[in-house]
Amino acid sequence: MFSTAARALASRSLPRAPSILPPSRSMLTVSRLSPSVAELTLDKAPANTLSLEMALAFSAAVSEIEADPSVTALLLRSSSTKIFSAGLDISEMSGPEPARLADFWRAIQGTYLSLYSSRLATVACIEGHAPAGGCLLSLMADYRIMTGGGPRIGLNETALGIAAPYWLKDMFVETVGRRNAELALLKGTLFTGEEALAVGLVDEVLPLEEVYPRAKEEVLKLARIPAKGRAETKRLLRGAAVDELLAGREADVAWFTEFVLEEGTQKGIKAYLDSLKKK
Ligand SMILES: CCCCC/C=C\C/C=C\CC/C=C/CC(=O)SCCNC(=O)CCNC(=O)[C@H](O)C(C)(C)COP(=O)(O)OP(=O)(O)OC[C@H]1O[C@@H](n2cnc3c(N)ncnc32)[C@H](O)[C@@H]1OP(=O)(O)O
Repeated sequence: MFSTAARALASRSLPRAPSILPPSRSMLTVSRLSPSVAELTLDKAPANTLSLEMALAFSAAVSEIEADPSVTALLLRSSSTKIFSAGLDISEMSGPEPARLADFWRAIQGTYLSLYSSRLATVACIEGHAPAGGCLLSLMADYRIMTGGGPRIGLNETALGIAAPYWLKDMFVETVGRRNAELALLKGTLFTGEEALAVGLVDEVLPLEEVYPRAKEEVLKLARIPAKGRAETKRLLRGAAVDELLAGREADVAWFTEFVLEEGTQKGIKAYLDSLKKK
């Protein structure tokens, strides 16, 4: 955890409108791999998309796991071996009610603030596709293990006619380096596991049947690293990025909502949603 003050600030900014449903836990499961290691499984068929409720449930689950002092590490995975997460739920952005759209973006920011700033050692087990917001979820982890061959990972926003928010772009740049990031972001590249490994977007690539066993092995190993030193090191590495979003959270909400509500953007979103449904 970064600091009590930063956490309090983060939670104060979370949506409080009465229209927001309480986080549903049916989209996620939390279990224990060992007394000190939790496993968080995304379980929202068909594509683990991040709707408002899913994003709130995700942050709430991470916060709950963090609140247990006996837990030192977390494995993030999907119940589907085909799709880790297909990213933001595009239907949230199609013909949206403006207040819900703003709450949706605050909740997406909240997923980032909860996991990227986590005191826990975190491993993402990426067995299936992880485009855009799916890549975001995996980038927040400390270590990524992905299936080779079929699934794709990356930030494809540009190819969809949109841009990744600055805090997601920054996390990507931090991970793959400036030049690799420019090349990939400007084209909206989705990488195979092998390509992702070559640019440093993932740390290991394995055949599907080996990904989860290896991810478990790694998270159990990371759980043994002294917790205090690791948490402070993460704060030193990531604190400034997290603080920047905390300070500019509402400006980021305004950027997102204005962009999404524009007529041209709405036409693009509807066409993309229809193309996904017609597949
Ligand atoms: C132009 C749209 C952008 C809108 C944003 C606008 C402005 C925002 C400004 C800044 C924010 C920038 C941040 C954006 C981050 C994002 O995450 S945007 C979302 C990007 N995600 C994608 O492009 C992935 C789309 N999905 C796929 O490519 C494929 O589904 C897949 C992951 C490769 C898996 O393929 P597969 O064949 O196995 O499955 P299906 O395609 O049949 O999907 C199953 C089912 O799920 C529905 N679905 C898939 N993805 C989404 C999604 N992101 N949102 C909503 N619904 C999704 C799909 O329609 C199928 O539904 P069904 O037909 O009813 O079964």
